[in-house]
Amino acid sequence: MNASVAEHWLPGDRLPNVRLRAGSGESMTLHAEFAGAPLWLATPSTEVAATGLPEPPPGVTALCVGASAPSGAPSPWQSFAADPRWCAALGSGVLWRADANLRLQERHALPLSGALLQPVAVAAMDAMQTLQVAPVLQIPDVFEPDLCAALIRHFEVDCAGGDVSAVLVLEGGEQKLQVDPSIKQRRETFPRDPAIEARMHERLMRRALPEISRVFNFDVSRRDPLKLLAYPESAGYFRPHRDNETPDVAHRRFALSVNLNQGEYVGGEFRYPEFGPHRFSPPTGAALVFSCSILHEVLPVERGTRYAMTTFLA
Ligand SMILES: O=C(O)CCC(=O)C(=O)O
Ligand SMILES: [Fe+2]
Repeated sequence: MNASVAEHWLPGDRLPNVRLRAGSGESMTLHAEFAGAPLWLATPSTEVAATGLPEPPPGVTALCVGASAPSGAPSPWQSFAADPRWCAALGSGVLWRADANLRLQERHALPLSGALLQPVAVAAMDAMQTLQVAPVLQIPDVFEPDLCAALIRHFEVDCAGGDVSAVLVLEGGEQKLQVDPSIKQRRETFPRDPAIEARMHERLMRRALPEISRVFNFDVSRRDPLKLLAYPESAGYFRPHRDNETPDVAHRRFALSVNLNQGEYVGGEFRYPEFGPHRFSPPTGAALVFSCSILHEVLPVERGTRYAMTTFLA
């Protein structure tokens, strides 16, 4: 079933992805660059209208778009040229508010007649309310406490604390592994003991896969190698990213992560910026499973070391 392409977008529609080109020639895509924070999107019909754009609240990304990059928008507005049909569907002379998942919320004619308030506030937790929450699955007790402790020992002793985690970068047409603290900082290793690996595999097969099949209606047929991770105090984090964005990992469907020592560190929670500010820190031995397509991050570890085991399923 194909979703039909709307000529005009309405509140509730998720903004389709588009390539954005800055006046400097720099180019990026809307979803890759700007998902995860609330957005103001303006299409001023004249340069004068662009100079009068209102100041966005802190934490809101403000983009001024047109078939050619509009000039005159005051800082912190960023101006981009985008596909003319995409711009036309927004309408001319308007300011859209979109949420952190790039879902359109409200359309206002420019110039604004009144001040726009802060982005739609996240409701306080109330036992009777359904809160907007990231589509993640938490499965308790996938690994027993003694297996978690054995994995930490294996990581620190048999695997000598692992290696600094690197990312794959393209340099002169060649793929290279490179440490990049602007993306992540942690240590990692593949397990070196076939017996311990077999025990993890068995636990995933009997406890995680049936739940994934039931909840997501997805039957796992392969997985990436299991990887042990350590996020040290003041030096462990993984900035917002998706897990299936480059051709070598495009096959991945779900990420699975098991916390090995929850409660022994502060920080290091998962957050899904497209789906609100909530933090996820499943108990020791529990698995957190989520689609590789959604933006996620591991917040900085402030005290202690967070240990985890992760893999990707397809
Ligand atoms: O820290 C983890 O458990 C997994 C972090 C993550 O998002 C990844 O490795 O892609
Ligand atoms: Fe990830």
